[in-house]
Amino acid sequence: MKIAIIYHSETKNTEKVARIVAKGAEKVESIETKCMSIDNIDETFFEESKVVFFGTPTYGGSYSWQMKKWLDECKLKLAGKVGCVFATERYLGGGADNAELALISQLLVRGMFAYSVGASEGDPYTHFGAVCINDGTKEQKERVEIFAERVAKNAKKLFDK
Ligand SMILES: Cc1cc2nc3c(=O)[nH]c(=O)nc-3n(C[C@H](O)[C@H](O)[C@H](O)COP(=O)(O)O)c2cc1C
Repeated sequence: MKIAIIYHSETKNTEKVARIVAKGAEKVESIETKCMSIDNIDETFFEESKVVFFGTPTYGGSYSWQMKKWLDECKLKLAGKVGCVFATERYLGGGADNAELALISQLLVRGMFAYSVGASEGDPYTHFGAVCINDGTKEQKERVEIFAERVAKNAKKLFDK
């Protein structure tokens, strides 16, 4: 099962977190991932993906305008896929949670099934998605990996019948 990881990143924090998402998801057997910057999308891989992670830096307490522009102009079919999010921020309380919720709103509008595992599997809780300050402390990186692994495991249950 394929999982696409799409991110916007200017100074590589979000890109580095995207690679941790890939590592976590690939812990689940038969999961294939691809990290793609919004500037360089493999459309075939995207179309074949059941799950799409979207990663964004926090800009002004929301998601980046570049990610918004990409989504607004995106002609790819998002509907019917599971959509998950992660965000980086510079400061604790810098608005990454809000960036994730705003991003999730857009995914819902496009007909995606928004998913975050949430608190359903205990600690670590990922209420709206994974969050890292810059490219993440050791603990934050571990949480990203667990988040992605849990998403992949549950998506497999959903799609691999
Ligand atoms: C225009 C702009 C606005 C930003 N606004 C916030 C903010 O509201 N809160 C915050 O914590 N960090 C803010 N930052 C910092 C970035 O979210 C943070 O450095 C992020 O990890 C950058 O991701 P990147 O390296 O993938 O580009 C802002 C950065 C820029 C360039």
